[in-house]
Amino acid sequence: MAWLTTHLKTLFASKKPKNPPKRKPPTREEKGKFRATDDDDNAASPNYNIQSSPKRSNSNRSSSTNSSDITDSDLLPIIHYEELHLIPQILTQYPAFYLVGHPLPRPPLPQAKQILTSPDSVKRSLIHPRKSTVRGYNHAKPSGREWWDYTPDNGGTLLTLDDESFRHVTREYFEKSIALLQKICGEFNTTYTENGDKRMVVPTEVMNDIGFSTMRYLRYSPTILERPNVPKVEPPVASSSSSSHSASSSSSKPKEDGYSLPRMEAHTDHGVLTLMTATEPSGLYVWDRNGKIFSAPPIENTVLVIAGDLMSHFTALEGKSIIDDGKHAIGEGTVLPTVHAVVLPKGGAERYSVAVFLRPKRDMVVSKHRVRKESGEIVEQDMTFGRWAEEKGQIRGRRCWMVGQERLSGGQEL
Ligand SMILES: O=C(O)CCC(=O)C(=O)O
Ligand SMILES: [Fe+2]
Repeated sequence: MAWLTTHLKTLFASKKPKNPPKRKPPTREEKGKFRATDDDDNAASPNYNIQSSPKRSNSNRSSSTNSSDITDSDLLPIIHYEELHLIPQILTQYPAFYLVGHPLPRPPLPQAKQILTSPDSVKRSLIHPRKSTVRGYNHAKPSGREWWDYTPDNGGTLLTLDDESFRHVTREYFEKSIALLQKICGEFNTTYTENGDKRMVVPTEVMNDIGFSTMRYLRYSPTILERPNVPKVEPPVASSSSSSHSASSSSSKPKEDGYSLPRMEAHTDHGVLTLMTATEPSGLYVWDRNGKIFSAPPIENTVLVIAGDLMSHFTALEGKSIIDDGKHAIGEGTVLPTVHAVVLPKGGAERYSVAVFLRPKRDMVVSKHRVRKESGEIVEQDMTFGRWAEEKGQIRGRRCWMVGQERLSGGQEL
Protein backbone atom coordinates (compact mmCIF):
# COMPACT_ATOMS: atom_id res chain seq x y z
CA MET A 1 0.00 0.00 0.00
CA ALA A 2 2.86 2.35 0.81
CA TRP A 3 3.96 2.58 -2.80
CA LEU A 4 0.58 3.75 -3.90
CA THR A 5 -0.05 6.08 -1.00
CA THR A 6 3.25 7.81 -1.61
CA HIS A 7 2.68 8.00 -5.30
CA LEU A 8 -0.87 9.26 -5.10
CA LYS A 9 0.28 11.88 -2.61
CA THR A 10 2.80 13.17 -5.12
CA LEU A 11 0.49 12.98 -8.05
CA PHE A 12 -2.87 13.97 -6.68
CA ALA A 13 -3.10 14.70 -2.98
CA SER A 14 -1.81 18.23 -3.22
CA LYS A 15 -4.53 18.91 -5.72
CA LYS A 16 -7.39 17.02 -4.26
CA PRO A 17 -8.26 16.14 -0.66
CA LYS A 18 -8.45 12.44 0.17
CA ASN A 19 -12.13 12.72 0.96
CA PRO A 20 -13.19 15.55 -1.29
CA PRO A 21 -16.26 17.50 -0.26
CA LYS A 22 -19.35 16.46 -2.17
CA ARG A 23 -19.55 18.37 -5.41
CA LYS A 24 -22.38 20.79 -5.84
CA PRO A 25 -24.38 20.11 -8.98
CA PRO A 26 -23.54 22.62 -11.70
CA THR A 27 -25.89 25.48 -12.34
CA ARG A 28 -27.33 25.87 -15.82
CA GLU A 29 -24.66 28.45 -16.60
CA GLU A 30 -21.90 26.09 -15.49
CA LYS A 31 -23.38 23.27 -17.55
CA GLY A 32 -20.53 21.07 -18.72
CA LYS A 33 -17.89 23.42 -17.35
CA PHE A 34 -17.76 22.53 -13.67
CA ARG A 35 -14.31 22.00 -12.25
CA ALA A 36 -13.74 19.50 -9.49
CA THR A 37 -10.73 21.41 -8.12
CA ASP A 38 -10.40 25.02 -7.16
CA ASP A 39 -8.92 27.46 -9.62
CA ASP A 40 -5.70 28.07 -7.67
CA ASP A 41 -4.85 24.43 -7.95
CA ASN A 42 -5.59 24.49 -11.60
CA ALA A 43 -3.36 27.50 -12.06
CA ALA A 44 -0.50 25.47 -10.61
CA SER A 45 -1.44 22.41 -12.61
CA PRO A 46 -3.65 23.28 -15.55
CA ASN A 47 -3.97 19.65 -16.53
CA TYR A 48 -5.95 18.68 -13.45
CA ASN A 49 -9.34 19.47 -14.82
CA ILE A 50 -12.32 17.24 -14.33
CA GLN A 51 -15.58 18.29 -15.84
CA SER A 52 -18.82 16.94 -14.55
CA SER A 53 -21.41 15.81 -17.02
CA PRO A 54 -23.97 18.38 -18.07
CA LYS A 55 -27.02 18.65 -15.89
CA ARG A 56 -29.62 16.23 -17.04
CA SER A 57 -33.31 16.48 -16.80
CA ASN A 58 -35.33 14.01 -14.81
CA SER A 59 -36.92 12.79 -18.00
CA ASN A 60 -33.67 10.97 -18.73
CA ARG A 61 -34.19 8.76 -15.75
CA SER A 62 -36.14 5.60 -15.92
CA SER A 63 -39.26 5.61 -13.85
CA SER A 64 -39.21 1.85 -13.90
CA THR A 65 -36.29 1.24 -11.53
CA ASN A 66 -36.10 1.95 -7.86
CA SER A 67 -33.77 4.84 -8.52
CA SER A 68 -35.30 7.35 -6.17
CA ASP A 69 -31.84 7.77 -4.66
CA ILE A 70 -30.51 9.13 -7.95
CA THR A 71 -30.29 12.87 -7.63
CA ASP A 72 -28.94 15.63 -9.82
CA SER A 73 -25.66 15.59 -7.94
CA ASP A 74 -24.95 12.08 -9.16
CA LEU A 75 -22.88 13.07 -12.14
CA LEU A 76 -20.16 11.04 -13.71
CA PRO A 77 -16.98 12.91 -14.64
CA ILE A 78 -16.07 13.93 -18.17
CA ILE A 79 -12.37 13.60 -18.98
CA HIS A 80 -10.70 15.22 -21.96
CA TYR A 81 -8.57 13.02 -24.19
CA GLU A 82 -5.56 15.21 -23.37
CA GLU A 83 -5.95 14.25 -19.72
CA LEU A 84 -5.85 10.49 -19.92
CA HIS A 85 -3.35 10.47 -17.04
CA LEU A 86 -6.24 11.24 -14.68
CA ILE A 87 -8.05 8.02 -15.48
CA PRO A 88 -6.41 5.62 -12.98
CA GLN A 89 -7.39 7.84 -10.09
CA ILE A 90 -10.81 8.63 -11.54
CA LEU A 91 -11.63 4.93 -11.80
CA THR A 92 -10.82 4.41 -8.14
CA GLN A 93 -13.33 7.14 -7.28
CA TYR A 94 -16.06 6.74 -9.90
CA PRO A 95 -17.51 3.65 -11.55
CA ALA A 96 -17.33 5.21 -15.04
CA PHE A 97 -16.31 8.34 -16.90
CA TYR A 98 -17.13 10.00 -20.19
CA LEU A 99 -14.26 10.70 -22.59
CA VAL A 100 -14.46 13.77 -24.81
CA GLY A 101 -12.10 15.03 -27.53
CA HIS A 102 -11.15 11.45 -28.48
CA PRO A 103 -10.00 10.44 -31.97
CA LEU A 104 -12.78 7.91 -32.62
CA PRO A 105 -15.01 8.16 -35.69
CA ARG A 106 -18.78 8.50 -35.28
CA PRO A 107 -20.18 5.55 -33.30
CA PRO A 108 -21.54 2.79 -35.56
CA LEU A 109 -25.09 3.02 -34.20
CA PRO A 110 -26.62 3.05 -37.72
CA GLN A 111 -24.69 -0.17 -38.37
CA ALA A 112 -26.06 -1.67 -35.14
CA LYS A 113 -29.56 -0.88 -36.37
CA GLN A 114 -28.79 -2.21 -39.85
CA ILE A 115 -27.65 -5.64 -38.72
CA LEU A 116 -30.15 -6.08 -35.89
CA THR A 117 -33.14 -5.20 -38.05
CA SER A 118 -32.04 -7.51 -40.89
CA PRO A 119 -34.53 -10.22 -41.92
CA ASP A 120 -34.64 -13.24 -39.58
CA SER A 121 -33.08 -15.41 -42.29
CA VAL A 122 -30.01 -13.15 -42.31
CA LYS A 123 -29.78 -13.14 -38.51
CA ARG A 124 -30.01 -16.93 -38.47
CA SER A 125 -27.10 -17.14 -40.91
CA LEU A 126 -25.01 -15.06 -38.48
CA ILE A 127 -25.33 -17.51 -35.55
CA HIS A 128 -21.99 -19.07 -34.62
CA PRO A 129 -21.79 -22.77 -35.60
CA ARG A 130 -21.05 -23.68 -31.96
CA LYS A 131 -23.62 -21.19 -30.63
CA SER A 132 -21.01 -18.89 -29.08
CA THR A 133 -22.68 -16.03 -27.21
CA VAL A 134 -19.72 -13.76 -27.92
CA ARG A 135 -19.41 -14.23 -31.66
CA GLY A 136 -22.11 -13.50 -34.23
CA TYR A 137 -25.86 -13.14 -33.60
CA ASN A 138 -27.65 -13.98 -30.33
CA HIS A 139 -30.87 -13.04 -28.63
CA ALA A 140 -32.36 -13.07 -25.14
CA LYS A 141 -36.04 -12.68 -25.98
CA PRO A 142 -37.33 -12.81 -22.38
CA SER A 143 -35.12 -9.77 -21.73
CA GLY A 144 -36.21 -7.99 -24.92
CA ARG A 145 -32.65 -7.89 -26.19
CA GLU A 146 -30.62 -9.12 -29.14
CA TRP A 147 -26.99 -8.59 -30.05
CA TRP A 148 -24.28 -9.27 -32.56
CA ASP A 149 -20.60 -9.69 -31.72
CA TYR A 150 -17.93 -8.78 -34.22
CA THR A 151 -15.36 -11.47 -35.07
CA PRO A 152 -12.03 -9.69 -35.58
CA ASP A 153 -10.32 -12.78 -37.05
CA ASN A 154 -10.05 -12.91 -40.85
CA GLY A 155 -10.27 -9.14 -41.04
CA GLY A 156 -13.84 -9.12 -39.75
CA THR A 157 -15.20 -11.13 -42.66
CA LEU A 158 -16.82 -13.95 -40.64
CA LEU A 159 -20.44 -14.00 -39.37
CA THR A 160 -21.06 -10.55 -40.77
CA LEU A 161 -23.19 -8.77 -43.36
CA ASP A 162 -22.36 -8.94 -47.02
CA ASP A 163 -21.93 -5.18 -47.15
CA GLU A 164 -18.58 -3.50 -47.73
CA SER A 165 -19.50 -0.23 -46.04
CA PHE A 166 -20.87 -2.05 -42.94
CA ARG A 167 -17.67 -4.07 -42.70
CA HIS A 168 -15.41 -1.07 -43.12
CA VAL A 169 -17.16 1.09 -40.51
CA THR A 170 -17.37 -1.81 -38.05
CA ARG A 171 -13.76 -2.78 -38.36
CA GLU A 172 -12.50 0.80 -38.14
CA TYR A 173 -14.49 1.57 -34.97
CA PHE A 174 -13.39 -1.66 -33.33
CA GLU A 175 -9.70 -1.17 -34.11
CA LYS A 176 -9.61 2.49 -33.06
CA SER A 177 -11.53 1.79 -29.86
CA ILE A 178 -9.21 -1.05 -28.89
CA ALA A 179 -6.19 1.18 -29.55
CA LEU A 180 -7.76 3.85 -27.32
CA LEU A 181 -8.46 1.39 -24.50
CA GLN A 182 -4.90 0.06 -24.76
CA LYS A 183 -3.58 3.61 -24.51
CA ILE A 184 -5.65 4.10 -21.35
CA CYS A 185 -4.09 0.90 -19.95
CA GLY A 186 -0.68 2.50 -20.58
CA GLU A 187 -1.68 5.28 -18.17
CA PHE A 188 -2.07 2.69 -15.42
CA ASN A 189 1.49 1.55 -15.97
CA THR A 190 2.89 5.04 -15.56
CA THR A 191 0.75 5.81 -12.50
CA TYR A 192 1.32 2.85 -10.19
CA THR A 193 4.70 2.55 -8.55
CA GLU A 194 6.49 0.03 -6.40
CA ASN A 195 9.44 1.24 -4.28
CA GLY A 196 9.73 4.31 -6.44
CA ASP A 197 9.76 2.34 -9.70
CA LYS A 198 6.93 2.15 -12.15
CA ARG A 199 4.77 -0.93 -11.67
CA MET A 200 3.48 -2.68 -14.79
CA VAL A 201 -0.05 -3.32 -13.66
CA VAL A 202 -1.48 -4.10 -17.08
CA PRO A 203 0.59 -6.78 -18.85
CA THR A 204 2.23 -5.86 -22.16
CA GLU A 205 0.29 -8.52 -24.00
CA VAL A 206 -2.96 -6.70 -23.19
CA MET A 207 -1.57 -3.50 -24.67
CA ASN A 208 0.05 -5.02 -27.75
CA ASP A 209 -2.44 -7.66 -28.78
CA ILE A 210 -6.18 -7.55 -29.40
CA GLY A 211 -6.43 -10.92 -27.60
CA PHE A 212 -10.07 -11.96 -27.33
CA SER A 213 -11.39 -8.42 -27.64
CA THR A 214 -14.67 -7.87 -29.41
CA MET A 215 -17.30 -5.28 -30.24
CA ARG A 216 -20.99 -5.82 -29.59
CA TYR A 217 -23.97 -4.19 -31.28
CA LEU A 218 -27.10 -4.41 -29.12
CA ARG A 219 -30.77 -3.72 -29.68
CA TYR A 220 -33.34 -3.46 -26.88
CA SER A 221 -36.94 -3.40 -27.98
CA PRO A 222 -40.40 -4.26 -26.63
CA THR A 223 -41.06 -5.99 -29.96
CA ILE A 224 -38.38 -8.58 -29.13
CA LEU A 225 -40.24 -9.37 -25.90
CA GLU A 226 -43.40 -10.23 -27.77
CA ARG A 227 -42.14 -13.61 -28.88
CA PRO A 228 -44.59 -14.01 -31.78
CA ASN A 229 -43.52 -17.64 -32.33
CA VAL A 230 -44.52 -18.77 -28.87
CA PRO A 231 -47.89 -20.49 -29.33
CA LYS A 232 -50.62 -18.86 -27.36
CA VAL A 233 -51.80 -20.99 -24.45
CA GLU A 234 -55.55 -21.16 -24.32
CA PRO A 235 -56.97 -20.43 -20.90
CA PRO A 236 -58.36 -23.40 -18.98
CA VAL A 237 -62.13 -23.57 -19.06
CA ALA A 238 -63.21 -21.30 -16.27
CA SER A 239 -65.14 -22.97 -13.50
CA SER A 240 -66.35 -20.09 -11.39
CA SER A 241 -63.50 -17.60 -11.45
CA SER A 242 -63.11 -15.13 -14.29
CA SER A 243 -59.70 -14.00 -13.06
CA SER A 244 -57.93 -17.10 -14.42
CA HIS A 245 -58.94 -16.00 -17.90
CA SER A 246 -57.38 -12.60 -17.69
CA ALA A 247 -54.16 -14.01 -16.18
CA SER A 248 -53.50 -16.64 -18.82
CA SER A 249 -54.72 -14.71 -21.83
CA SER A 250 -51.78 -12.35 -21.39
CA SER A 251 -49.20 -15.15 -21.42
CA SER A 252 -47.88 -14.34 -24.89
CA LYS A 253 -47.70 -10.60 -24.22
CA PRO A 254 -45.06 -8.80 -22.20
CA LYS A 255 -46.23 -8.06 -18.71
CA GLU A 256 -46.89 -4.44 -17.94
CA ASP A 257 -44.69 -4.32 -14.84
CA GLY A 258 -41.12 -3.01 -14.61
CA TYR A 259 -39.60 -6.47 -14.91
CA SER A 260 -40.89 -6.98 -18.41
CA LEU A 261 -39.15 -3.98 -19.89
CA PRO A 262 -36.27 -4.63 -22.29
CA ARG A 263 -33.15 -4.93 -20.17
CA MET A 264 -29.77 -6.33 -19.34
CA GLU A 265 -29.41 -7.58 -15.79
CA ALA A 266 -26.76 -6.10 -13.49
CA HIS A 267 -23.34 -7.59 -14.13
CA THR A 268 -19.66 -6.79 -14.42
CA ASP A 269 -17.76 -7.35 -17.66
CA HIS A 270 -15.03 -9.99 -17.68
CA GLY A 271 -12.36 -8.02 -19.47
CA VAL A 272 -10.06 -5.10 -18.73
CA LEU A 273 -11.99 -2.05 -19.95
CA THR A 274 -15.24 -1.53 -21.88
CA LEU A 275 -16.09 1.47 -24.05
CA MET A 276 -19.77 2.17 -24.63
CA THR A 277 -22.07 4.43 -26.57
CA ALA A 278 -25.83 4.30 -27.13
CA THR A 279 -28.93 5.95 -28.49
CA GLU A 280 -31.64 7.50 -26.33
CA PRO A 281 -33.63 6.43 -24.42
CA SER A 282 -30.76 5.47 -22.16
CA GLY A 283 -31.64 3.22 -19.24
CA LEU A 284 -27.98 2.52 -18.47
CA TYR A 285 -27.04 2.62 -14.79
CA VAL A 286 -23.70 2.09 -13.06
CA TRP A 287 -23.03 1.38 -9.38
CA ASP A 288 -20.11 2.74 -7.41
CA ARG A 289 -18.25 0.81 -4.72
CA ASN A 290 -20.65 2.04 -2.06
CA GLY A 291 -23.70 0.93 -3.98
CA LYS A 292 -24.62 4.42 -5.14
CA ILE A 293 -26.31 4.42 -8.54
CA PHE A 294 -25.41 6.78 -11.38
CA SER A 295 -27.50 7.19 -14.50
CA ALA A 296 -25.22 7.07 -17.56
CA PRO A 297 -27.14 8.44 -20.57
CA PRO A 298 -25.35 9.04 -23.87
CA ILE A 299 -23.69 12.46 -24.16
CA GLU A 300 -22.97 13.77 -27.66
CA ASN A 301 -19.35 13.30 -28.82
CA THR A 302 -18.34 11.30 -25.77
CA VAL A 303 -17.87 7.62 -25.04
CA LEU A 304 -18.39 6.02 -21.64
CA VAL A 305 -15.59 3.87 -20.22
CA ILE A 306 -16.00 1.33 -17.40
CA ALA A 307 -13.68 -1.22 -15.77
CA GLY A 308 -13.99 -4.98 -16.06
CA ASP A 309 -13.02 -7.77 -13.66
CA LEU A 310 -9.49 -8.02 -14.99
CA MET A 311 -8.72 -4.39 -14.18
CA SER A 312 -9.37 -5.21 -10.50
CA HIS A 313 -7.13 -8.18 -10.80
CA PHE A 314 -4.34 -6.08 -12.33
CA THR A 315 -4.64 -3.27 -9.80
CA ALA A 316 -4.93 -5.52 -6.74
CA LEU A 317 -2.44 -5.03 -3.92
CA GLU A 318 1.05 -6.12 -4.88
CA GLY A 319 1.60 -9.78 -3.92
CA LYS A 320 -2.12 -10.46 -3.49
CA SER A 321 -4.69 -11.81 -5.90
CA ILE A 322 -8.39 -11.05 -6.15
CA ILE A 323 -8.90 -14.67 -7.15
CA ASP A 324 -7.18 -16.16 -4.10
CA ASP A 325 -7.35 -13.43 -1.48
CA GLY A 326 -10.72 -11.86 -2.37
CA LYS A 327 -11.34 -8.56 -0.61
CA HIS A 328 -7.95 -8.72 1.14
CA ALA A 329 -6.40 -7.97 -2.24
CA ILE A 330 -8.24 -4.67 -2.55
CA GLY A 331 -6.37 -1.49 -1.72
CA GLU A 332 -7.15 2.16 -2.26
CA GLY A 333 -5.58 1.99 -5.71
CA THR A 334 -7.61 -1.04 -6.74
CA VAL A 335 -10.13 -0.32 -9.47
CA LEU A 336 -13.28 -2.32 -8.83
CA PRO A 337 -15.18 -3.77 -11.77
CA THR A 338 -18.13 -1.58 -12.71
CA VAL A 339 -21.52 -3.10 -11.97
CA HIS A 340 -23.91 -1.94 -14.68
CA ALA A 341 -27.40 -2.69 -15.93
CA VAL A 342 -29.78 -1.48 -18.60
CA VAL A 343 -33.52 -1.08 -18.08
CA LEU A 344 -35.41 0.70 -20.82
CA PRO A 345 -37.86 3.32 -19.66
CA LYS A 346 -41.54 2.61 -20.32
CA GLY A 347 -42.83 4.04 -23.55
CA GLY A 348 -42.02 1.47 -26.19
CA ALA A 349 -38.96 3.10 -27.76
CA GLU A 350 -36.02 1.06 -28.99
CA ARG A 351 -32.42 1.46 -27.86
CA TYR A 352 -29.26 0.62 -29.79
CA SER A 353 -25.84 0.44 -28.19
CA VAL A 354 -22.26 -0.39 -29.05
CA ALA A 355 -19.85 -1.89 -26.51
CA VAL A 356 -16.15 -2.53 -27.20
CA PHE A 357 -14.53 -4.99 -24.79
CA LEU A 358 -10.76 -5.06 -24.28
CA ARG A 359 -9.90 -8.62 -23.32
CA PRO A 360 -6.72 -10.71 -23.38
CA LYS A 361 -6.54 -14.12 -25.01
CA ARG A 362 -8.57 -16.70 -23.17
CA ASP A 363 -5.46 -18.76 -22.35
CA MET A 364 -3.69 -15.88 -20.61
CA VAL A 365 -2.69 -17.05 -17.15
CA VAL A 366 -4.16 -14.60 -14.67
CA SER A 367 -3.20 -16.38 -11.48
CA LYS A 368 -1.36 -19.30 -10.05
CA HIS A 369 -4.37 -20.74 -8.31
CA ARG A 370 -3.86 -22.66 -5.07
CA VAL A 371 -6.05 -25.77 -4.96
CA ARG A 372 -6.31 -28.50 -2.34
CA LYS A 373 -6.19 -32.01 -3.74
CA GLU A 374 -8.15 -34.88 -2.19
CA SER A 375 -4.99 -35.97 -0.37
CA GLY A 376 -4.96 -32.58 1.35
CA GLU A 377 -1.89 -31.48 -0.55
CA ILE A 378 -2.03 -27.90 -1.82
CA VAL A 379 -0.82 -27.48 -5.39
CA GLU A 380 -0.56 -24.54 -7.74
CA GLN A 381 -2.67 -24.57 -10.88
CA ASP A 382 -2.82 -22.04 -13.67
CA MET A 383 -6.01 -20.01 -13.71
CA THR A 384 -6.60 -18.71 -17.21
CA PHE A 385 -8.73 -15.72 -18.08
CA GLY A 386 -11.17 -17.99 -19.95
CA ARG A 387 -11.59 -20.34 -17.00
CA TRP A 388 -11.97 -17.53 -14.50
CA ALA A 389 -14.71 -15.96 -16.60
CA GLU A 390 -16.44 -19.30 -17.06
CA GLU A 391 -16.40 -20.03 -13.31
CA LYS A 392 -17.84 -16.62 -12.59
CA GLY A 393 -20.81 -17.46 -14.79
CA GLN A 394 -21.44 -20.66 -12.85
CA ILE A 395 -21.37 -19.25 -9.34
CA ARG A 396 -24.60 -17.65 -8.25
CA GLY A 397 -24.12 -14.02 -7.32
CA ARG A 398 -20.69 -13.82 -8.91
CA ARG A 399 -21.85 -12.03 -12.06
CA CYS A 400 -21.81 -8.95 -9.86
CA TRP A 401 -19.15 -10.40 -7.68
CA MET A 402 -18.21 -7.24 -5.84
CA VAL A 403 -21.72 -6.38 -4.89
CA GLY A 404 -23.04 -9.93 -4.61
CA GLN A 405 -26.49 -8.96 -5.75
CA GLU A 406 -27.84 -12.42 -6.34
CA ARG A 407 -31.25 -11.02 -6.95
CA LEU A 408 -29.96 -9.19 -9.99
CA SER A 409 -27.61 -11.82 -11.33
CA GLY A 410 -27.70 -12.43 -15.04
CA GLY A 411 -25.46 -11.13 -17.77
CA GLN A 412 -23.36 -12.65 -20.47
CA GLU A 413 -21.19 -15.64 -20.94
CA LEU A 414 -17.68 -14.95 -22.09
O1 LIG B 1 -26.22 -1.99 -23.89
C1 LIG B 1 -25.42 -1.48 -23.11
O2 LIG B 1 -25.25 -0.27 -23.02
C2 LIG B 1 -24.61 -2.37 -22.19
C3 LIG B 1 -24.21 -3.69 -22.78
C4 LIG B 1 -23.42 -4.51 -21.81
O3 LIG B 1 -23.29 -4.16 -20.66
C5 LIG B 1 -22.78 -5.77 -22.23
O4 LIG B 1 -23.05 -6.24 -23.35
O5 LIG B 1 -21.99 -6.33 -21.44
FE1 LIG C 1 -21.62 -5.20 -19.74
